[in-house]
Amino acid sequence: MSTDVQELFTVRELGCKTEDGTQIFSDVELTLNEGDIVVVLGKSGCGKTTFLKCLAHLNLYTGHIMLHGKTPKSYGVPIYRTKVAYIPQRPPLLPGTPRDFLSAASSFKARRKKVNASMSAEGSEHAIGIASSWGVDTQLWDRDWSNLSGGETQRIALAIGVGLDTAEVLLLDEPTSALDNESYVLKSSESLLKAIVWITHSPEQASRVGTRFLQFADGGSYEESIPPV
Ligand SMILES: Nc1ncnc2c1ncn2[C@@H]1O[C@H](COP(=O)(O)OP(=O)(O)OP(=O)(O)O)[C@@H](O)[C@H]1O
Repeated sequence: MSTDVQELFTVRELGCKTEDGTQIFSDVELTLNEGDIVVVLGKSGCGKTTFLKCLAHLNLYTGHIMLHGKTPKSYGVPIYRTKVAYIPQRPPLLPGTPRDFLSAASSFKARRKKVNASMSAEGSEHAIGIASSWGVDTQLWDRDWSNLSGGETQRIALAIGVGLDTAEVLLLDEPTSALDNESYVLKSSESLLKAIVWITHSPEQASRVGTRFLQFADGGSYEESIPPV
């Protein structure tokens, strides 16, 4: 069926197995609309992190994932991953400091978009400014990733995604409750960001931040119409 309005992000018949062939989940369906904050809920081990990694094209899967009606491969997977950005639960095993990463990401974007050095520096300043408005001390940009707390890492990773204005869909894996307030900033920011998929184990956090609720259970998923209590 063809539609005039192109959907932001669609997931159809998504399935994923472990390396030994055990099915983790199958037939997962999701359509993201602009403004959605979809909270993903379910028991430990049901496949929530794996689901987010599939969405970011970091895991093998069966089925279809489309951003604006196009597959990840048609964007080129590295570019797709800047548009559908996964923010992990634990600090990433990245070498160096957040500032090194920001410089690399910013010059990658500059080359791709053919923007000049001063616009690229503006993006970096924007990221540092956003993080600072979330209480991240500017000194932390020069500390190794491995020496940052989980919350600091997540705020900095988010600020890079929003500041460089590349992410359209953010995939947050169990952000600390300290990030609740940032979700409102993200919703109201004038960035490219259009939707968030957010894993949490906390019903309270889910109710505070979510606009939709996707429950994983029994190897599949279903959408709840009301927040968990
Ligand atoms: N690389 C892997 N190899 C084998 N099994 C894996 C791998 N990654 C995940 N699994 C298994 O897949 C299942 C889903 O894991 P996943 O981390 O997605 O669950 P989760 O719902 O996010 O769990 P939690 O809430 O505890 O973080 C688990 O049984 C896990 O042991």
